[in-house]
Amino acid sequence: MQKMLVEGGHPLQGTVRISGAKNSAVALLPAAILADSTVTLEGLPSISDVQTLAALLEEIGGSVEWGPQDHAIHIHPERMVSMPLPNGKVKKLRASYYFMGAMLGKFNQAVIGLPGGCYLGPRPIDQHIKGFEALGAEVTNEQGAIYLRAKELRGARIYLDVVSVGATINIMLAAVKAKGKTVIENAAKEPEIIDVATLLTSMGANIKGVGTDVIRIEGVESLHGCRHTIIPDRIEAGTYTIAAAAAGKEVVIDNVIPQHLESLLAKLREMGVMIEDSDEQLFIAPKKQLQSVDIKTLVYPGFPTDLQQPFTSLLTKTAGTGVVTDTIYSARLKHIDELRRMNANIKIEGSSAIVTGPVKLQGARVKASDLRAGAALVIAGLMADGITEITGLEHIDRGYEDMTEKLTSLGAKVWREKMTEKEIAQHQNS
Ligand SMILES: CC(=O)N[C@H]1[C@@H](OP(=O)(O)OP(=O)(O)OC[C@H]2O[C@@H](n3ccc(=O)[nH]c3=O)[C@H](O)[C@@H]2O)O[C@H](CO)[C@@H](O)[C@@H]1O
Ligand SMILES: C=C(OP(=O)(O)O)C(=O)O
Repeated sequence: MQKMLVEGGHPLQGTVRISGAKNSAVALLPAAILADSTVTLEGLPSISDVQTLAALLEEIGGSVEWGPQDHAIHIHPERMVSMPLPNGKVKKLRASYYFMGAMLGKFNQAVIGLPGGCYLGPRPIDQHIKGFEALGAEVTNEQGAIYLRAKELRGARIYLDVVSVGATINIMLAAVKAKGKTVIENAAKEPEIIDVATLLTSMGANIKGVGTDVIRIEGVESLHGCRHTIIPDRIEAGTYTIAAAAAGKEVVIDNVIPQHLESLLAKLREMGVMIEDSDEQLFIAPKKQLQSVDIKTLVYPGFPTDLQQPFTSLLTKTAGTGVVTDTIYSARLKHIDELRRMNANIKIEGSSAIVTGPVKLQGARVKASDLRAGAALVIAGLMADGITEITGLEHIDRGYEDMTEKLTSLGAKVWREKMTEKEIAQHQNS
């Protein structure tokens, strides 16, 4: 087990290239199950979530080949079968829930353990199940695994009670080969949903309205293989943009779609960060003293919940009081105690964090409880006096490709070390 060490006070400068989007990749891999010939995905991020999903595709009989170019995978689905995946790897990540929609869509049946992923408070999947049932599946929960069975899937009109990324994609996966027309109302509009629909359309699916809150799908008999290039990761791009505002001189974020980050960029400009954008790049140059702002997370195109934790770290150095409210995951506050350990002045009132600054953060031993808490602590470490030691790197590795290398190339002093037995025990008991 490793820890990350961050020595603060080395300003970031240079260019960082953004990888493919985690939240697209984790849906595109299971979507390949629906094809009857090879699906090639290009631009996949090198993260553990992708490795886990590729291993799950092999568990159900698929064959997976990497390369020859970096970040490309060829998924051969011809020998896949509806193998039960009750536990094991499915618990390592959230997106294993996409095996439900994809396997139901392909085989009319699936047995999948309940998903893992970041613990952000309760993360129910009732809307996914409501969608599968509307399409004609019988869904039962037996000893922690979801059993899905259908004689045949038939298109239906499904209104999502909660705008959900996962449910929207999962219902699309189950519906693309169902008989007749499916309408998903109150659908989520995140760019990753559009990316998944683009892949499915290249496979021969008939999907209209993605990117709006009503998606219409006309079921087709079969789906074929294709080649697809994934979109850049807006959350990784947002994380480095926030890091640049927190600890940068002049940083270029390369391979980004600036329109995907409008809510973040607007807030950073309000704080006094100078940002220029072009087709695929952002240029960030922060002022010496930034002003606090309030943020409220909302579904896309609102401020993303996945950037709330990194943004909270930035607020510790801004002048005034900033209120952070997460309306998607009201309990996504586990980074706060760790930031306090580093001298941050943050109060929690209800589901809001009230951050008063500017304070000089101090390096400390901290624990990443989840993926974006990890990113928040790395950003805090870049701003802090002294060395910050971060444990819980398995969370960071789920979603950030080569974070240590990317930050080092920007001039940060960041490295990994093997943890001692004593440190592992302390980490596990904390
Ligand atoms: C793998 C992946 O893409 N993960 C992202 C996805 O997670 P995920 O797909 O799990 O998030 P959802 O969009 O589904 O969740 C949004 C809200 O709806 C609630 N809800 C969701 C489904 C459901 O059946 N019932 C229900 O009540 C959730 O508790 C949450 O409050 O979107 C989240 C919100 O942008 C992001 O933080 C995650 O990074
Ligand atoms: C919450 C996240 O991931 P997951 O849904 O995969 O747990 C995230 O990417 O911030």
